[in-house]
Amino acid sequence: MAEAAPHRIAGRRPGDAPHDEKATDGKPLIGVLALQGSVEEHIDVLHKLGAATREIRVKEEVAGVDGLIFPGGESTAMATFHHWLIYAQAIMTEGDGLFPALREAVGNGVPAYGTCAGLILLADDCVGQKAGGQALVGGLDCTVCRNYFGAQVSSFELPLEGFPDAAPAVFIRAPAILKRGPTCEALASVTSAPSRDAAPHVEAFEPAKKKRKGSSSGEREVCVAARQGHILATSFHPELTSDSRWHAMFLDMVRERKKE
Ligand SMILES: NC(=O)CC[C@H](N)C(=O)O
Repeated sequence: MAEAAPHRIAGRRPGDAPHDEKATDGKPLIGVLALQGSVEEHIDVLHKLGAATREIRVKEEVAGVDGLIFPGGESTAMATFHHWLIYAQAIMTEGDGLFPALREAVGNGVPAYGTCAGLILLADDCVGQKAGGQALVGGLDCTVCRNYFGAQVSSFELPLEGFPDAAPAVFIRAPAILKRGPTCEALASVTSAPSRDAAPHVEAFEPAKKKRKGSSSGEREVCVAARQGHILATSFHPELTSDSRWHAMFLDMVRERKKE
């Protein structure tokens, strides 16, 4: 089996000295959860928009960041893999304190932006979890459905509804937001039929009468981007496109909080 690229996987142990991030020169310092997934792509966009970044793999690295990015990738892997692969210990992310530290930061109002798997991690509730359940960070008052749009082969680009002039958004085994709490605001949606696996979950949340009129295939309009105060999340991956407006929105949230 080919070795995974080192930047995709944690390479240090708890207690190692934190990354030497370059002098931030007054730039906001954004922590990017760097266990797996589209880590570099997020870092590139953030640098283009004038932010400094710190890769986060252990709990010590969470302290002192101005914002947090939860990248797309595989939420179940992020919640469990890194200890098995790197430290060869049967300790979960939960057990080493990384997820509790992230939970505390988000709970204390540190702005957070999650894409795809990152949306799943930031959701308070998730249906279609892997067998046995999976750890979430939470904070966003919503229920997401994992793999709403189906398997990897069902990955696609689609224009967003409700978000002006948006470039087509990239969906890769993406979740959808089935239910939102009163302060969780929908920012964009798409119209699509749920995957076969997702359909039973969807029926439970959205009775058949909510199906889009005239649709024979069970198409529905589903929420794919939401914001609740300091938390922003999208089902899709702007970090894989040239549309940096979502990251710009997130950095505005970060700068607002820094002013407080
Ligand atoms: N592109 C993605 O981030 C896919 C998310 C993946 N389906 C998960 O459950 O984590």
